Amino acid sequence: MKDNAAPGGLPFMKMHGAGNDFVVIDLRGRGPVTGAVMTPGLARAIGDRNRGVGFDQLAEITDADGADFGLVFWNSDGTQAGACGNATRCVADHVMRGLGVEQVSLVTARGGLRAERAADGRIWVNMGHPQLDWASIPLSQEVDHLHLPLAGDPVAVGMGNPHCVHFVPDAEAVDLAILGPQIEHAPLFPQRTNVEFASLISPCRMRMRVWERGTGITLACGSGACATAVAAHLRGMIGPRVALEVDGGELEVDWRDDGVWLTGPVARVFDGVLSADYVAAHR
Ligand SMILES: N[C@@H](CCC[C@H](N)C(=O)O)C(=O)O
Repeated sequence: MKDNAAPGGLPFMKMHGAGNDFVVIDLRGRGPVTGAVMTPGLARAIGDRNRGVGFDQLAEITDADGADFGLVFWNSDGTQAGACGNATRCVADHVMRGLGVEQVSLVTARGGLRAERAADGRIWVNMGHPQLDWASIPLSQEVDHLHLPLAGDPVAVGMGNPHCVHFVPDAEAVDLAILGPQIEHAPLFPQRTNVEFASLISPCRMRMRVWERGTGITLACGSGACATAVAAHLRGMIGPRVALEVDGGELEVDWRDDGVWLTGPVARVFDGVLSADYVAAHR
């Protein structure tokens, strides 16, 4: 493990997509299996906004067989996430710039994905098909995922990670800090869940707020935006394409035949190096 850290420390980039912020560690060149250097303890330490760098998710870029790169995601509580749409968009931008291309293929825990740069500079990622059967979301028992037996009649959707989407008249009025952790840990979700509250503004625009599993309240969530769009479409509230107003900006989702496409802004904020001592102390 120690061999993977640069002798002088571990370089990283700080990026964000609509305010969903990430520490990104580029480990390409080390091979697909030996690429990951993170441990739950080190992820928690880096994620600490006072004693570390702070992030909503940490993304490790690895080599991948049959794709341009691989991605591993960590939450700030030290758990891993199977999907992260906004980090995927940020990393795709970084990799495309480095390779001098306008589209890339990648592999995550949920399989192969594709990303591309739009003419306006935003980054689209195809997040794949949503998981709509109870076992693969996953739920702990066979129930109608479109009408969960929970307060508020929410919808469960998997996007490589679980989401519990609530439609409410006014998302601003929801006490996310109280409801988020209660729903995240509801027994119906054996792997816990991300939690969204969304209100309809028009048939092609929604307001969404999110409590992320393993992180808490965040300014945006790409997979959450996808899950909300899928849930709203299946409930007959919107068409297949929708803009979502989130606390940190705007995301757009388009559910096409080949998967759920997500786009929005990305930014590289600064580059830094974690000292070798800090890394060694928290592994
Ligand atoms: N910010 C992400 C999703 C984060 C993953 C989540 N906390 C989990 O544990 O599933 C996104 O943009 O999709």
